[in-house]
Amino acid sequence: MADSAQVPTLVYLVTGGCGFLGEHIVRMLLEREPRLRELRVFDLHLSSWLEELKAGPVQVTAIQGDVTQAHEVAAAMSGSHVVIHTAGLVDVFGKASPKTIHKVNVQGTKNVIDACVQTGTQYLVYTSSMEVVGPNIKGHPFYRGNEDTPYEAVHSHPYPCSKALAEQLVLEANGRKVNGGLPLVTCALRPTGIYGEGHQVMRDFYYQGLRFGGRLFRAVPASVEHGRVYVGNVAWMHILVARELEQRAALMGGQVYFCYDKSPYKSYEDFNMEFLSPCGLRLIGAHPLLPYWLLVLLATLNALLQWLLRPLVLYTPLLNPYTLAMANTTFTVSTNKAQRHFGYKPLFSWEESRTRTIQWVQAMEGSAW
Ligand SMILES: NC(=O)C1=CN([C@@H]2O[C@H](COP(=O)(O)OP(=O)(O)OC[C@H]3O[C@@H](n4cnc5c(N)ncnc54)[C@H](O)[C@@H]3O)[C@@H](O)[C@H]2O)C=CC1
Ligand SMILES: CC(C)[C@@H](O)CC[C@@H](C)[C@H]1CC[C@H]2[C@@H]3[C@H](O)CC4=CC(=O)CC[C@]4(C)[C@H]3CC[C@]12C
Repeated sequence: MADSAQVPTLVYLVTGGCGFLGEHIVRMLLEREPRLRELRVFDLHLSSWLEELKAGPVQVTAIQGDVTQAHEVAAAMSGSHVVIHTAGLVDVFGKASPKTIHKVNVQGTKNVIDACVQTGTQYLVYTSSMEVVGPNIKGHPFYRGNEDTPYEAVHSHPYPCSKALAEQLVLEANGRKVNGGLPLVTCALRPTGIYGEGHQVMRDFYYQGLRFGGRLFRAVPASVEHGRVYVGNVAWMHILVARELEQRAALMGGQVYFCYDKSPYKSYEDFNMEFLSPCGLRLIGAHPLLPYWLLVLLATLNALLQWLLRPLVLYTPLLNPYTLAMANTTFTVSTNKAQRHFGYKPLFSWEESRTRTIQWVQAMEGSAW
């Protein structure tokens, strides 16, 4: 990309731009990328809030499309300088079939790579996931690990399998010649559990608590730490990578970076209470109220119910064998690779991230369920 100071010349494409993370990336690009001439927002489901963004100086082009359709991706990609690929099926609750998860997350990513090669788009930033690493099916903890920490990444669930395959495709594509003869420069970012305004799982916890009279019941020991990262800082890291990939292609090309900030290490449930307690909910129990074997039985019954009810209704509770295993396995990262490679520092402090998330939950109070 021409280092044209602050002259708006660049065209960015964001796939999944109407999603939880995608919306934050789209809005932050418009606020913080002065070189942006056009922002293309590609999504299967376009959101109404896009219309309000069209009033600004940057051309915002909403494109309804499907990443599993190569021709739609190529058409959206044509003429863009950078693609930030966040579109995906984020499903560990059994909402989509394994085949569909693979088709969207793996084939969709292949279509994005092929479109870069076909149209000459030179820079690809992929939203991968901590799940590419773990927790693995053996329940091995990953304690304050980094991008170089040895860990047996063994997956059986369709979602982590798809993210690992897609990330591999992206990293292997680094250096491929795109139309015009220049090399494709790729990079993969691995967020840990993202939280913040618009997080559907947090919304589900909140409404579950309301249904139980303001109470949530502990299922995970407080000692099990899960790394979390604020959505605004994840968005900021994507924007920084997209900006620095050209100048630092030799260093950053083909690399993976965990997304991190100063959010505290806590159990998944205790961390959620940082935002739900100020909104009137209580987490009952200093320890899990039920023995682990009983939780496993309940999770298994939920999975059986989901299977039995599937012809009639989609039953997708928070508790299933995979989510229980995930929540009960420590996974935290401690790294500064992003800072060393491209000067990343969190844009939002923990206090700001917490306040913004609490305000979002509070705004849900009284809103339609
Ligand atoms: N939510 C989290 O805690 C984490 C998410 N990630 C990754 O971040 C990315 C974004 O995740 P979220 O924003 O949480 O999910 P989301 O479900 O809110 O957003 C995904 C977006 O992709 C779109 N999409 C789905 N299938 C599509 C298709 N076939 N064609 C075009 N668009 C399609 C959806 O309509 C949605 O707008 C995903 O790749 C996910 O794997 C990584 C780590 C943690
Ligand atoms: C019901 C209880 C056992 C409760 O504690 C279950 C929590 C469970 C829903 C979450 C625990 C860990 C979460 C996952 C983790 O943050 C890593 C993820 C990375 C992604 O790329 C997508 C989301 C997720 C799989 C995330 C999903 C929700 C949990 C399983």
